[in-house]
Formats: sequence, C-alpha cells, structure tokens
Amino acid sequence: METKQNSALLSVEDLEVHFGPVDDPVRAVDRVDFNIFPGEIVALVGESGSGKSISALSIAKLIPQPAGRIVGGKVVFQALETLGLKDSELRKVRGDKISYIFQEPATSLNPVFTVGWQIGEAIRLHRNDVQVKPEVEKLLAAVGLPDPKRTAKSYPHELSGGMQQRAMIAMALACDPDLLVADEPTTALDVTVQKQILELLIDLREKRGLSILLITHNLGIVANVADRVYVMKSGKIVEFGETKTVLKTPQHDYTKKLLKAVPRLHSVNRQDARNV
Ligand SMILES: Nc1ncnc2c1ncn2[C@@H]1O[C@H](COP(=O)(O)OP(=O)(O)OP(=O)(O)O)[C@@H](O)[C@H]1O
Repeated sequence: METKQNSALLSVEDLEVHFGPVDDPVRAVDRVDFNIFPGEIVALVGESGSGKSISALSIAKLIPQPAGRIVGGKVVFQALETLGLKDSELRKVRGDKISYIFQEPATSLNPVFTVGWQIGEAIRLHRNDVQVKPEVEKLLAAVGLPDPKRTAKSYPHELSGGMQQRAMIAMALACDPDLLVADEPTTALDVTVQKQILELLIDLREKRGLSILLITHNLGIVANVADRVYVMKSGKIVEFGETKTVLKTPQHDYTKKLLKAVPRLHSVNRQDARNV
C-alpha cells in the first residue's frame, strides 16, 4: 500500500466540508481520506445524507455555493492540488480530466438537442485532436448503443432510461477523462438495465484504463464492481478496504447494517466463498 501511495491518481486527505452557520455548521464531510489508483474502481458507500456526493463534488470544487464551504483538507489529482486552483484552471480539470455522471440522465441531457449534437458539443469544447462526427459515433458505439448513426440523430426522449444513461456516459467520455465520477448511476434504472450499465463501467475500465469513483447507497452494487470500498456515515469514513474483505468480514456495525439491507448480496457472498 505504501509503495502505491505515491502513484495515486487522486488522493483526498482530511477533507472537511461545512454547510449552514459558521458557528454551528453541519459537518457534511468530516475529515475524510480516500484515494484512487489508476484503473481502479473505488466505491463510496453510505446512506442518503452521509456525505458521499459532497465528498466527490469537492474534488473539483463543485459543491453547492454559497451554502457549502470547504474548510479543510487537501485534494491531489494528478499532482495538482485542486482545492488551491483558480477557476480557470479548475475548468480545465473538470472538463478534460474528471467527468461526472448522475442518477437521472433525463435531467442532465438537454431535451431540445439531439444526443449526437450534445456529445459533439462536449468534444468541440474539450478536444481538437479528433473529428467530431466520427468521434461521436465511436463514443456511442463504445457505450454499447446500437446503430450509433441513428442514435446520434435521436432526441433524449426517444431513448429508454438505460440508453439515456449510456448516452450520458458517452458525453462524459467525450473529453477523454482520466477519472469518471458516477454518482448513483443506476439508481433510477430497473435491475436488468442496472446490471448492464455496471458491466459497461467495468468494460470502460478494462478497455480505456478509466478510473472510476462509484457513489452508491447499495452495497450489493459494490460487490460486483468495485475493487475497494469506503463506507461513509454522518460525514466520516467508518470502514474501508478491499471490497471482498469488507463484504465478507465487515468490522463496523454500520457496514453490517448496510449489508443486511441487501438481500441479494447473500447469494453473491456465497458465490464468492465458493470461488475462494
Ligand atoms: N445544498 C445543500 N444545502 C445544505 N446542506 C447540504 C446541501 N447539500 C448537502 N448538504 C448537507 O450535506 C450532507 C451530505 O450530503 P450528500 O449529498 O453528500 O449526501 P449523500 O451521501 O451523497 O446522499 P444522497 O445520495 O442523498 O445525495 C447532507 O446530509 C446535508 O446535511
């Protein structure tokens, strides 16, 4: 672990984010440490309100303003200390290096433009090393959308929820990021489609070497996807480690509670146990 430390793609140390009055703040993120190495899928898991999204948004200083305040900590992404960067420098990191996708693709996609145009716009903004139209089609194919030429001409409402999420992922990949932050990417989807989107994330890690920070309240999702997991409760990391270890031998009561809330996970555990 120590030798890996130096080569982390992202390292977050002692991060503190407050909301509300300065003299009596809500400690949404309370001295949090986590890191991600190149090509890793790392999960932040916890119940609603535990501070997962705010931790992830803080990496690129994207927390709600002026309500939220980053009051302490250090974030190093590819040797850049992001919390100290100017807005113009941050815009480059956000657009070119770190992409975010969220739960509801329908609210992130603009209903009045075709999917192809929106992905093309992301390419035009961030890259000048590729031709836009073929790149749009390449990205749509990379996220498993059928008939990329036709899909490019579709409006968001013409696509199913799963296809919209794939289109969002294509848009997130348009700038060829090194880190994808996927915040509850499958929560709005039905179970079969959830599985397909998670398989897509694994595939993107394999094929593009993409590192992924996966945010979820569902430890069942983590079981099959993440290499390592950090469990968050009330703004703090209460447990972390290799996913298999945390799931098989959870140390913290809160992790045990989250595990109990996932009935399907028991079958995953049994299967893992057979494979060991
Ligand atoms: N815009 C805001 N204004 C005030 N407080 C906020 C705001 N956003 C977040 N918070 C505070 O930060 C805490 C952590 O929020 P965060 O969104 O990170 O939780 P989460 O674990 O991602 O849960 P969820 O999945 O429900 O978003 C919340 O419980 C809330 O107290």
